[in-house]
Amino acid sequence: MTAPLVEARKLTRILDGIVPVTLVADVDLNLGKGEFVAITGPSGSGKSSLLYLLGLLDVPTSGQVFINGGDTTDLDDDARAAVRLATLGFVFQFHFLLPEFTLEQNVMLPMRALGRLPMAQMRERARGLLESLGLKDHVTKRPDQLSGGQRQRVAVARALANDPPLILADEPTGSLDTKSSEQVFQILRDLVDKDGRTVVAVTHAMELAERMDRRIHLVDGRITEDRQQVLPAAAIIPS
Ligand SMILES: Nc1ncnc2c1ncn2[C@@H]1O[C@H](COP(=O)(O)OP(=O)(O)OP(=O)(O)O)[C@@H](O)[C@H]1O
Repeated sequence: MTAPLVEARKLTRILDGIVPVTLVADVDLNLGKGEFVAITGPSGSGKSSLLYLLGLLDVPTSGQVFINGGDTTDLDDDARAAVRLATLGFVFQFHFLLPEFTLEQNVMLPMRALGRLPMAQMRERARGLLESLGLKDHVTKRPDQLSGGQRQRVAVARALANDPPLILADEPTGSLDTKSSEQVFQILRDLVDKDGRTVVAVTHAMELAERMDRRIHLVDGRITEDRQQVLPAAAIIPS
């Protein structure tokens, strides 16, 4: 049997301090290929903390994260960064694009960090991604020349730069108007349905969470509900 794309075992993150704060407690979780997963829960329930642990942006106090069956527990910072670059794409609530760079230069950044393609191919791929996200006419613009929704689409293009199987998104529509929010949601939906990627998104927007295939609910850093809402496309066997 193939290993899940991501597996968390007894994942726990406690912040040290005079009064230690438990951000994530004893989380067991498997994420497979082609899943579209919402992480929901009240403010402060540990949703972002869990996402950062799954995305190797933070280190657990105890427990393990396996990516493609490989234990990441003992990896040093460089090795963790290498796994992140090749396997994961991140989209945050705020786009974090570099203002002095053009859109295509922003999208090329993760490719340059991975260093697998010659420059001309990086540029071609960046343009292709921007074009596929409806930004064909903007590739040489800078982020401040775009709307909020357009900037978030650039952030999605950047997350896809190295063709990762997994996209982790923290409130990806949280700062967008309704129309842009729906566009970004549809883009994420297509990444699952058309490309077979796995998308995990933290969201407060219940109307979006309800349209995702699986919902994981957190309270006080613990999973209180893990519910399949729709079978993932990859699990439907054609007749
Ligand atoms: N660096 C930190 N120092 C102190 N407390 C922190 C830190 N990071 C997170 N916390 C606390 O840990 C808890 C979990 O935070 P986290 O951001 O993961 O929750 P969340 O569910 O994503 O919240 P929100 O929905 O408000 O974004 C919160 O109570 C938060 O205040």
